[in-house]
Formats: sequence, structure tokens, C-alpha cells
Amino acid sequence: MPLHITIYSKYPLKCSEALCGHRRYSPRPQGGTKCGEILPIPMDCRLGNHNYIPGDVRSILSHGRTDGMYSYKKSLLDTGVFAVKLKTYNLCQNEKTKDFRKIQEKRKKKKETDDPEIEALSTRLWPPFGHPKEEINPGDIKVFTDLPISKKTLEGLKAHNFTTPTDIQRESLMFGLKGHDILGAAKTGSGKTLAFLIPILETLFKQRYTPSFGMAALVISPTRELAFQSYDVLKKIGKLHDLSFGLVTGGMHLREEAQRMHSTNVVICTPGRLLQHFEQTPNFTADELKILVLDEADRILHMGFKDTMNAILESLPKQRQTLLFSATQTKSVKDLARLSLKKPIYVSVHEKAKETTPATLDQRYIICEMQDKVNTLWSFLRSHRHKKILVFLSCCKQTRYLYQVLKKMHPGLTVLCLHGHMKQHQRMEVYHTFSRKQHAVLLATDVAARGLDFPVVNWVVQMDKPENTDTYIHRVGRTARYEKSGEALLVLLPSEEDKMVEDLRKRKIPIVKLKVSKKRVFDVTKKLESLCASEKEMKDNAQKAFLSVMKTLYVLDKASFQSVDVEAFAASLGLVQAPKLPFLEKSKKIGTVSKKEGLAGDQKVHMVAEEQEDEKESDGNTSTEDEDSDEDEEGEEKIRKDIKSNGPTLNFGVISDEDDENNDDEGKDDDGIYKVIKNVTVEPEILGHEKIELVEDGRSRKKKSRAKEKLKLLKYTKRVMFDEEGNVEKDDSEDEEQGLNIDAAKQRMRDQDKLDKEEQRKRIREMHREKRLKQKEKRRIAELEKRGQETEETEVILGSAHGENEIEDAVQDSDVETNDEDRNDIGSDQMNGSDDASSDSDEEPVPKRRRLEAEESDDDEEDTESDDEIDSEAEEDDEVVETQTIAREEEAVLALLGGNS
Ligand SMILES: Nc1ncnc2c1ncn2[C@@H]1O[C@H](COP(=O)(O)OP(=O)(O)OP(=O)(O)O)[C@@H](O)[C@H]1O
Repeated sequence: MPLHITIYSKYPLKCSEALCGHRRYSPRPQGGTKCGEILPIPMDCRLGNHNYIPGDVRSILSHGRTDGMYSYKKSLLDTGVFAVKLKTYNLCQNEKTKDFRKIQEKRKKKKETDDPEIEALSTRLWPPFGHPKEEINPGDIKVFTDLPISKKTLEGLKAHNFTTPTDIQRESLMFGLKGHDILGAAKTGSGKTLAFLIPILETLFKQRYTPSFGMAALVISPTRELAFQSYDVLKKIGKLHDLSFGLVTGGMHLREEAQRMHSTNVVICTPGRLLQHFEQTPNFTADELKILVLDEADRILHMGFKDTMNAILESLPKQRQTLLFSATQTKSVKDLARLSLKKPIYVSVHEKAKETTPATLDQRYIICEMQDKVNTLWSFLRSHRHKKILVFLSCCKQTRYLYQVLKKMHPGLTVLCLHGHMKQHQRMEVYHTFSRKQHAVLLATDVAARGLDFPVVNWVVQMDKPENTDTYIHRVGRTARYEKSGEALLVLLPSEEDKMVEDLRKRKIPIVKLKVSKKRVFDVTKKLESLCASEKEMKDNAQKAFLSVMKTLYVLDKASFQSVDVEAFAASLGLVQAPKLPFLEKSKKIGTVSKKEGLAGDQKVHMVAEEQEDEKESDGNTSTEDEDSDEDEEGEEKIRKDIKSNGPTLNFGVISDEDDENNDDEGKDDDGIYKVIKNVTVEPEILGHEKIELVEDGRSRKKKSRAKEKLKLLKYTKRVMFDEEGNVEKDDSEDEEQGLNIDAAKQRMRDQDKLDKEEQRKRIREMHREKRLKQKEKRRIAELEKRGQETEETEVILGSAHGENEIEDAVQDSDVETNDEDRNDIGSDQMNGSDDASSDSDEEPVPKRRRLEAEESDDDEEDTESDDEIDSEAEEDDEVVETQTIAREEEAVLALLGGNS
């Protein structure tokens, strides 16, 4: 059925405007159609460079604006439209004129202020014929004001303390401002974001863009967090411009975004979401695009995003400026051809640097068996409680499980996690919390590996080997950013060492080998076991984590996969028994099928993709030519000496108050902890990347795994056995096999509890003893001094020569009593957080308070965040208890004195 569209407008519209109006054309009040007039759609409708097909709804809606000037009665997605009916609002003449005047006045004012500046800037950048050419040498650029940048941008930069450009900004900005295509490469944390945001603002300013003009610049980022970060910086520095900025990432409301898209000048987005808008948002086109930026270009152009990016690039006009930035820039001709770059300028400021990673970054690695990783991580966190740490793990499920476990075990600092299976609002919350915190640990997958600029991260710990050296560079780049220092620790399996170290060496990444001091690694296996036994969800997650890690390892590195002691690794995650590895069976089957039938390349899928997040890519085929580097012989010699004299150790230890105190001293954490055993020096060589592909059909795998899950659930159904007399018998062996022997687990928990309490008691006893001795010593000295001054008469009053011994005995008795009470309360409160009636008395206010803390801390987020407070309160509590002990000692002394007298 033919369809009529009614378009309501404040002003009469011309037919061409209504049908195929260009967003850059403002509505004209004069002329146009009469209200209520029905117009047939002309067969050949043309305006400027744009051709519109009659009846194409997009062309009708393309005039859409969200600034209130037009509104449509209907938003139509139907085809077959052949006529439009235009209607004006029933506005009085005055209102029409007032509105229009306002707009005109604003434009006039803007023109007056901006035009001379735009002209001056343009002259500096592109001097007209006859004008002297201004050559700006990057070396001469000391401050941003030396560059032809608008006042609005300069003020925005200054307001956020950006006054001196970094190397990459100095080298690339002139090209960017002049409109060249750029391939920018610089170390992590060197300020690449401003190097592409400034040219965007300046180009749109010089072209007099306003929000109603629609999208003119696109920044594509690989992750939502990175997109948000760039959007945040853009908002800050572009605050004074009359431009609109929009963040378009997954996890937001598509419809709300769609409404704003038409009036957004700079869109910062992730590839998937952008494509969704191209496909689903009526009226959204990129016809007016002037600048395209690919942040982390090598990542965006490879594997995971390949098809999406190809589709996006097809929708973009070829006539545009393209800027590509990354710390590991692609030089692949194929990639560049896809982007239709025009004479791109390669700006690589650190290419000739001695090292690929920041000079202020200390890099070490340790060798650790799979089953020791959790203990190592725990011990590391306990000994770095006053640091901000980013821990990288290989897959989401492992990240989630370790996060749950660590939160329950309270390492003494805030525990957070970030991975691709989290909801968007949770991801953003974690991003902000970790940015804000001074001391925290963030467990993350590679979703946090690139671009994120968390302030002052002290440590980057890679618990699992990165896929390749590029990922390594980006991961460690989360610390030691912009003139700050940082430390990185890479944990390798013995089988991974040779290749990884060699790859790093080739890539000019200096790394030092350390050895772990086994003595100081705290064993938490039993705690994990208890947790798994007490909570089914925990156990399930442990199993999932186990399978996920094994699968990732299987796909990425078969040799390492085979070297893993599966049972020991499962036990280290708290599992009684190692779950079966179903993917081994599957891959065997698929292997035979693919051999027989010869699967085509596009039928093959990466098995690992299921385990890793949606946005993760496999190894790229970037190659980088490295320059010669001088070896630091002096440094090497020193290291050799160190090895001889000290021997290799890495001490984590540290679960005592003394350590806590030490940790307060920033920078002292690692003193004496690490000893160098090997220094990997870097040599220049061209890096070759390898690609691992495995075959399996994604859908059928998912179906199968769902069926398996159901089967697993069936297995959990309890089998009831009866003895000869018909009584129910308990089948312990089966429970144990399933990891469900609750009684045994409870017993294990109780044992562990006892051990923990004992340890705690010892510690407190030791601490009290030391303090008591000190106090006693002080008193004795005071006593001696006093005695020297006292008369013989006073000595007679004090009593016999046994007096002093009696006093000491009494004090010791009272000490013993007090300490026992303390021990019980502190032990039970700290370990169980349970109620203890005896601690309700007035004499014991401290444990009660702590118990309340413990109860409150059951709310997980709050819980970990208040850990530091709990720790410090615990110390205060100990002091209160100590004061009470001393008071009792004094009471005892007085009592004795009274008795004697
Ligand atoms: N000119 C400047 N003056 C002062 N600080 C700057 C300047 N440019 C950038 N920074 C700061 O340096 C830090 C790193 O910048 P940015 O995130 O742009 O680095 P990057 O090179 O993109 O890093 P990555 O490769 O990890 O993405 C940020 O905290 C930023 O605020």
C-alpha cells in the first residue's frame, strides 16, 4: 500500500530539503511549500553530490535533526514511500522570527571571532602563494603554543596541564594539522592520544563545524574502556569548542545513541558498535567524514576485527585523512592498502631507542610451575599490599575465579577484576575504582592490556605468558607511563622460558631473571580447597577456570600443556580431582575429520576464542626492524657478581605485622626480595611471529558443551545405597570423587582454622612479650633511678628483698591471663568472624568492634575496600589490648604494694 509521510517543521520546507536535505544546509524560512501540501517524490532528486533514490526512506529521514528544529510524525523504516506531506508547526509569527534571529546572531558572533583566527592558522599551515613559508622544525617546538593551534584548544590543553608536547606529539602534530595521513608509533605511555585528538579538533574548527553538521571525525578503539578514556580526554581539551562529542560502545542503549549520532561531530567508538549503527540506525551515514583515527591500529586491523573493519571501511568516504597510532605499529602493506592511505607519513619516534619498552620500567621474570602460580600470586600480593598492581591472566574464567578466591581470602588490599564477560556498567565501575585507588590489585585479561592509562600503577604482573611480544609490550606499558617509573614481573612455565626470553631479546626488551625463594611462598592450597568444598559455585568456577586455562594452553603452546602436572594444578585451584579435558577428545575427532575432509580455511576457528574475550586477537604478523643496541657491559658484570655473591632468590614471605610496617615505606617492599640470576640483553633482529590455528566448529562445540553441562548436573544427583537391613548407606568414595565430601572438607577447614589461629596467637604472644619486656626494662630503669634518690626509710616501707620478685611473678600471672583472653578473641574473630559471648564484656571492647567489622565486610565490594582499614584497626586494637595489659600489671603492682604495707 502506498504510504504518505507527514513531516512537521517549524518552517516551510522545500521539497528537495525535505527529501534529501543536506545536514549542512540550514532550513530556510523563505519559500518552500505550504503547510499541509502533499508532494510527490520526484524521480530524480539531486542535491550537491548526493543522489537519492525516490522512495528510499533514508533519504527522507536524512534531513533529520535532533536539535528540535524538525520533528517527524513517524519514524519509518518501510520502503515503498512515494510521497511526503509537509506541515509547519502552528507557531505564531513572532516565535518563528525570534528563533531564527537568535540563530543568526549566534552565527554572526562566532564568525566575527573565529574567522580571523582560522585565517591566520590556515596561513601558517598552508601559506598562500607569495607568502613566506613557515617551516616548523619539531626540535624547535618547546611548548604547544609554538604550533599553529587554535586558542580554544590551547586553553583546553593548558587547563589540564598539557603545556609541553611529548616526542610523538612534537613529531607528528604538524603533519596531522596539515591533513596528512600518519602512521604513528611510539612507546607506551608516551602521549599518542593527544597526537590524534588535537588534529581532530583543529580540522573541525578550521572547517567551522557545529553539532548540526553531524559526524566529521571517527576514532575507533579496540576496547570500550579505551574508547571511554579517549572520549574523556577529548571532552577535557575540546571543552571550549562548539563541537559535539559522542561515545559509542557496546553495552549502552542503542536507540539513545542513535538519536544522538546525527548531531555528534566526533564519534569515539568500538568497531562492533559502529557497524551496528551503520546497519541499523536510519539516516546514519559517514558521508561527511573528514578524519578517521584507528587507535591501537595494529590490533584493530587484525584477526578479531577484520570482517567488522572491512565492512566499516566500505561505508567510509575515501576522501579523508587517516591517522593510525600504536606502540606496535603495523607496516603491513595489506593493512595499509585496506585503508586507502594517501602518501602516509611514518612517524616513529623511538625506533632507534635502545629499548622498545620505557626506560623507566624494571622488567623481571621468574620460573614457576603451573601448580605454584596461585601460591606465588598470593604471596606476591601479601608482600605488596601498599602498591597498585595490575595482574594479567590468560582467560576470563580464571580471572573470575581468582578474583572470587582472593576476595574471600583478604590479601590486605582492594581486589578488582576486569574481563570481557562482565557487564558494561561493572567494567566501567572497576575502571573508575582502580583509577581512583592508591593500593589495589586488578586481575584482568588482555582487555586491559592496551591503551589504558590508570594513574600510578606500580606493578604489572603477568601470571600467564602473553601471546606474543606485542602483547607483552602493551601489558607492561600499563606502568611506567609518561616519565613515571614502574616494575613488571613475568611468570613463565619452565617450558616457556627459552622461546619467550629469546623473543624478548630480539625485540629489544631487557629483562632480568629472578628466582623464587620457596621458603617464603605461602601455601594457600588448603584454603582454596576449603572454599571449594564449602561453596558449590566456587567449586564449579574452579573447574571452569581449570578447563579454561588448560584449553588456552593447549591451543597456544602444546609443549607447555603437556608439561603441566594436571592433578597438582587442579589441587592448587582447590579441586580434589582434576576434571576431564573434553576438548582433547573433541580436537582428536575434529583432527581426523579435517584430515579426511580437508576443512577450508574459513571453516576453521580458533578454539581459544571461546575462552578468551570477544575482543581478543591472536598473534598478528607485524614485523619490526630493530636497530643495533649497545650492550651494557658494566651492568652485566655487576649482575654476574651479584649472582656469585648472593645466589638467586625471590622472597615473597611476609604475613606479619613487621612486614606491614616495612611495606609502609614506599619502595622498600622489594628490598632483599629479588636477586638477579640472569640478565637478558637485547640484540637487534627482525621479529617473526607465529600463528597457531586449530580447527573446530564453534556452534556444534557450544551445543556439545551445553549437553555435557547437563550431563554433569545429572552426575551430581545423589546415589542412595542401602545396606542389607535396608538402612541408607553413605557412599563416601563417590562424594570424594566429585569433590563433594562435605564432612571431610569441613574437617579440613577446621584443621586449617586451627593452624591459622595458632599462628595468629604465636604472633600476638610474641609481639606482647616484646612490648612487655621493653616496658619492664623502662620501669626497672626508672625504679633504679628513683631508688638512688630515696632514703633508707622508704626502703624499709617497701618491704623485704623478695618484694621485687613477688611483683614480677604477679605481673607475669596477670600477663598470662590477659594474653590468653586476647589470643582467644583475636583468633576467633579474625579467623571466623563469629560471635563469641565471652568477648561481650566491657573489658574486651576491641574484639567486639572487630567482629562487627568482619560482619559488615561480608558485602563483597565494601569488604575488600575496607581491608586496609581493618588491618590498621587491628593494629590499633592490639595497642588498646596492650594498654589494658599494662594497666592490669600496674594494678597488680599496686595490690602487692598495698598488701606489703
Ligand atoms: N604533553 C603532555 N604533557 C603532560 N602529560 C602528557 C602529555 N601527553 C600525554 N600526557 C600524559 O601521558 C600519559 C600517557 O598518555 P597516553 O595515554 O596518550 O599514552 P599512549 O602513548 O597512548 O599510551 P599507550 O601506548 O599505552 O596507549 C597520560 O596520563 C597523559 O595524560
